[in-house]
Amino acid sequence: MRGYACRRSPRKFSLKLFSVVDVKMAEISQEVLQGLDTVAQAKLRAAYAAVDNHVKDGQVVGIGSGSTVVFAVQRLAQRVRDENLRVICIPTSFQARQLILENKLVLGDLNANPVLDVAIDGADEVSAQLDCIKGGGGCLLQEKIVASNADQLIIIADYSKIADYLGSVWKKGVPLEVIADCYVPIMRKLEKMGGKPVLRMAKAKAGPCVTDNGNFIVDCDFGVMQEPAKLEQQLLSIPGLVETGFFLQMAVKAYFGMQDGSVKTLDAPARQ
Ligand SMILES: O=C[C@H](O)[C@H](O)[C@H](O)COP(=O)(O)O
Repeated sequence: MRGYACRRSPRKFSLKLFSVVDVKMAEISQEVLQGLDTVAQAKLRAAYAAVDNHVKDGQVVGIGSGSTVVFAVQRLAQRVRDENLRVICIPTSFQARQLILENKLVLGDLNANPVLDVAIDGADEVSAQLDCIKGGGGCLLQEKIVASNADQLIIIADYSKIADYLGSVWKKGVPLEVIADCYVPIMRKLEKMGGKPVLRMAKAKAGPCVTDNGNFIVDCDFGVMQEPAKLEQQLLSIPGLVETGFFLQMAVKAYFGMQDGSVKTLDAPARQ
């Protein structure tokens, strides 16, 4: 077994690590929550809290991808209307671009707006160290580029994403964006590293899932990972492997919507 992996049973995540955020629940009307199941309501509450606490007038804001971000854009659009906020939105995917346009927000791009005040994005798994796995929706490359140009990356997620170590609750493997022409040799290398790679297939199209950048996604299970940084370095040294779904030491804060309707936050530990 490689040094980065640990297949012991994962410990439960300690909620003592969290500090409770007082979300003004009165502002979330029953009309908005109507028809949403418990998980979707948790996503919505986390998204609303993050937008309320981190977006200010005049900012350039990175818009992540996935189902939780839909609620963040909804809240941002509401605040732009109600408070006349001037905000430029930088998308992390085609989905994000559509959300920005559909909600009549101002669409920017990284070349016109290279410095972002904040990026708000979802995650597939968040560890106690605030390291994340992302890319369950195939959008990891642009998400990482946008996040790396933001002063702050804020993660929004429901309670099911919380884990002590990466790989404890997200069992689909680490999403890896790869050049289509060499996915087979890359998968062979991943197997030699001790991983279990699977080429992600499209759902409503024959053949593999093709990313917004024209690449393939390989999901690679490495078990529970105690040292993801070491593993990521090895992965990035494989030619043709464009980017990993590890977002390590990037986020400064995560908002988690909980089952009981509360929102809890996790701050990043002190980093060197
Ligand atoms: O590729 C997708 C992104 O990384 C998403 O942010 C991530 O999969 C979380 O998505 P959701 O908010 O739908 O759980």
